[in-house]
Amino acid sequence: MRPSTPSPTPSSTPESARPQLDDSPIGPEDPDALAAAADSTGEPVEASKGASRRLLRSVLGPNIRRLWLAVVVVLLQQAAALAGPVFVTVTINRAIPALGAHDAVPLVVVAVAYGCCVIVAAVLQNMFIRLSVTVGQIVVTGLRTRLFAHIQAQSVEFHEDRSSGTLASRASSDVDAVRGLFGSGIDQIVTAAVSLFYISSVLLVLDWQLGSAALAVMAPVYWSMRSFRKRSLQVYRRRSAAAAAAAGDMSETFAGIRTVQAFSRERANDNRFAGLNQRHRKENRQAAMEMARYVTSSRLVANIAIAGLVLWGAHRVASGTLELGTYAGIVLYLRDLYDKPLRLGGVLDAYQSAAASLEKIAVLLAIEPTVVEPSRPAPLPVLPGHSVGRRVDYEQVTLAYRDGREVLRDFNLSIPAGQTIALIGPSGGGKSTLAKLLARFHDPTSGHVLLDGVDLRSISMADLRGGVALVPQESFLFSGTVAENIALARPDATLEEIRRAAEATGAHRFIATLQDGYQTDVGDRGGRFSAGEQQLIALARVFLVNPSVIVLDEATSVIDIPSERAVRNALRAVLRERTALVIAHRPSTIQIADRVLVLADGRIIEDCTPAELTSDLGLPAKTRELWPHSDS
Ligand SMILES: Nc1ncnc2c1ncn2[C@@H]1O[C@H](COP(=O)(O)OP(=O)(O)OP(=O)(O)O)[C@@H](O)[C@H]1O
Repeated sequence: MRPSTPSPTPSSTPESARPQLDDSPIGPEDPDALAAAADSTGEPVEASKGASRRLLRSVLGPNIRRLWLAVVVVLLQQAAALAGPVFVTVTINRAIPALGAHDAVPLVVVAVAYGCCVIVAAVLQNMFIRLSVTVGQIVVTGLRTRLFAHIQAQSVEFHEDRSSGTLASRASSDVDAVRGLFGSGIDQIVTAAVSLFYISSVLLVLDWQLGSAALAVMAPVYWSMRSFRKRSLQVYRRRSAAAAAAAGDMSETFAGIRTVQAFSRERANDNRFAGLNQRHRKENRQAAMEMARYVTSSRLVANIAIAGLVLWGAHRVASGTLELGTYAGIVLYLRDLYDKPLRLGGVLDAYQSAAASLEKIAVLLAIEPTVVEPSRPAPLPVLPGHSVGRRVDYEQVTLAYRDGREVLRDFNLSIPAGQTIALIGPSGGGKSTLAKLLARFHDPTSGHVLLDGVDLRSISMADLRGGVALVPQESFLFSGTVAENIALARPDATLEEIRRAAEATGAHRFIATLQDGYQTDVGDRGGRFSAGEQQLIALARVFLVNPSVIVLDEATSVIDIPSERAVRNALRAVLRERTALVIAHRPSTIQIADRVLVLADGRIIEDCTPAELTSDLGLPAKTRELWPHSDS
């Protein structure tokens, strides 16, 4: 099954929600706004060069031998390919005079040697291209796989702070930029470096005076290339950030298309996106300008140098201090000497772009998950007899999110095994926070959450996910069939087991009416089902896992009243003997609970039975005021 992008909710994508509400296009003179958009992953854009290099080295890993082989191949290939002017020199200086003396052997030797060099160069070039493309593919696949696994392994906190669009952009356009480098860039960088070395050596051997002068001209060309690299890296960083911002904005808009249309945000969104696009265009133009400046200035220097050297060489030939053939060879080499590094400018484009992207990937990969698997997991106590529920304790729990505000402070709560608790209270009181702590989506800043006396941080993730199941308010259906979605956590479940789970939660009723039953494709994010039907499938999913503790985070709020009543009995069956924390917004939902807790400002202000709550008797007026919803 393929996961699809979740709909953003204000709490889950706070960063990405911001541009949606901001009508003003980000203008070209608004670098801070861009930086904010670029930093929608929350990371600084610059990483140490070392981190990018280390990342590249580790992705190349076992393929380093292939890389060395490619270097050897390109060394030989360049030796063969660059031999041409030497043959011209030998032909003019030796073979032609020998032919004048009726000796054709030197010319034949030169012709055969040249032919061999051409063939060897072609074969080696083919080999080099294949090797570099293979290495490139390995790097790209390795990076993408690593990014996917890394982002997926991050804690919920990480995802709450970042837009899914920007994360997707890292794994797609940034990895593609790295691929661009390996596609053609590496080939040209290596050949340019190798040919530079060869030509310089041969020039010095042919004539040290002209050779040294030619090399001296390389200094300003090199300096111009260095300053281009420095300037363009900044531009490429900004360009990549602008691309990510535009991609993130587009993905978020489409993910929230219903809200966009319901609130007529199309025009405002068009303006905002046009601003982001404009910014991207501007950065692209800036990159092209840098490139143009570099190419024209360095070509000018090189061409003036070539003209001077050609004139000087001609003067020496005329004065008899340089052989004509040597002069011809040097002139031919001169063009290549400057041409290759100048062409490197074009490759630097790909190189800089890849370097900027690699930096961003390295920064993302350096983030450690905040919720980590214990190094030495503690086993959960074996459950006695047929019992399934486990005791839950919140002990002196304090939790502050990243903004530092404490949502819970020294919070204590004991839930005996098998008890169902309904948690109610005003918005922002901390109900979902308690649920997230129990599912270990977050760890407490201090204090402990215990399952049968064992701190959640000491329990292996496999035991924890098998023991505690959370059904969020909006359940997510992945592309695939209904059966596959129910069996999400137990792909080995038989169809009979899947059916029993659906029957237990009341999902079977509507699944049975579908033409393809359990084999029905759920469509994009389960879009062909109502929110309530999606939620019933999600409940069946949990039933199949058979956890000891179930957390329903307003999971029944989207189920319509008649079907909620219908599933209430089923829910009772699902929750029976299990420990359950049910966040409820409807009085009808709390009927299934043994105990009701009213939570406000991170504190329990009422601990009573459902009967006490609904009877209006015995409860302080304050509690009744805090109970905002009603079925009637
Ligand atoms: N990821 C987060 N980062 C920062 N603050 C958060 C985060 N999640 C929740 N909060 C804040 O913590 C407080 C408690 O939020 P929580 O979602 O637990 O409340 P709730 O009782 O479940 O509210 P509701 O009934 O509206 O869902 C709120 O003030 C909220 O803004």
